Amino acid sequence: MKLFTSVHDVNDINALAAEALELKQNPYAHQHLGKNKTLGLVFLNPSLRTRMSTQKAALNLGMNVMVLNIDKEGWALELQDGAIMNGGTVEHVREAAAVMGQYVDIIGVRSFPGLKDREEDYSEAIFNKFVQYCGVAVVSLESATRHPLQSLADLVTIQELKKTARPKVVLAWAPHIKALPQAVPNSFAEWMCKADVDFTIAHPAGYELNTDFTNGATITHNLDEALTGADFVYVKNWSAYEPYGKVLPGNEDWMLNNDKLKITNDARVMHCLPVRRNLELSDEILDGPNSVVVHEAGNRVWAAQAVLKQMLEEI
Ligand SMILES: NCCC[C@H](NC(=O)CCC(=O)O)C(=O)O
Ligand SMILES: NC(=O)OP(=O)(O)O
Repeated sequence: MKLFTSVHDVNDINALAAEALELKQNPYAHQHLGKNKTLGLVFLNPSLRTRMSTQKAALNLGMNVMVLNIDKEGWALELQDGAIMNGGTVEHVREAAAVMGQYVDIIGVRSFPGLKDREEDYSEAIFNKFVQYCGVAVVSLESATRHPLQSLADLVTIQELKKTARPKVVLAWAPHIKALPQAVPNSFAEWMCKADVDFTIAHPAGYELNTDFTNGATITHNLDEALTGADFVYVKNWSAYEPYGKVLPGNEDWMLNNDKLKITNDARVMHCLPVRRNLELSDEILDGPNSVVVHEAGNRVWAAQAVLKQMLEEI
């Protein structure tokens, strides 16, 4: 694997998830693969889990890791081609990415969408420039439209905790005060549509996702109907795709609580984190026995390690 940006870069998602669970049992078995190899992690936006779990995964594989918070510690980066750089930006991504590629064997990049220009965000303009100019293998640490390391960790978590061969998995929209990207729900939907699960997406009218990501999912505006018999509820806010990047008024009653959980099949509750308590998810759920959000975050290590291992095997 030279590129990990979406489910489409993976031959067999079940085999990759199984490999992640094997690595969880035996984390240090492949240290020879990473010897004298370096991972560079480049952040244009904040991160806790992706940063630490991907570093830990690389260390488990015997790699060295360098982290650059380029938004805060790098030269102000120019992302537009053809720009006359007589303003605040100092260095073009063409040079910055190419230079980083001289120092590392694999680069991870995090770049969120601006949520202003849908065409630009969905073209993955920024992420693709890193891929184009760095000249080494690239792993997405969450781009404008997808978060594949998260989705793989989510699949691993479902495979690990499921009690039936084909569990019912519900992606449930939750309220938020800010406009958040569609990357996590797009990506989760695209992975679940390929997984051996019965997959439903529930959201209020107006929060339809881009259908490129939801082909094969059952989609409803009725949360109770979706939750009925659910084995896993994946809670996440996202802003509207149309009108792009907007928060629509109302829908506060979509927050999951113990009353709503009763409709489910004693569902495990998932969230990628960070989560705003009592806005997106209630204290009673997060502190209760059905929440697996910390376990899920723990699985981020094994997901990242499975991907890095496959990349190292081809270097
Ligand atoms: N990487 C995990 C999620 C990142 C991002 N959440 C956020 O920006 C939360 C910000 C806030 O709650 O203010 C998202 O939803 O895509
Ligand atoms: N879930 C996730 O990607 O978390 P961070 O944004 O903290 O990396």
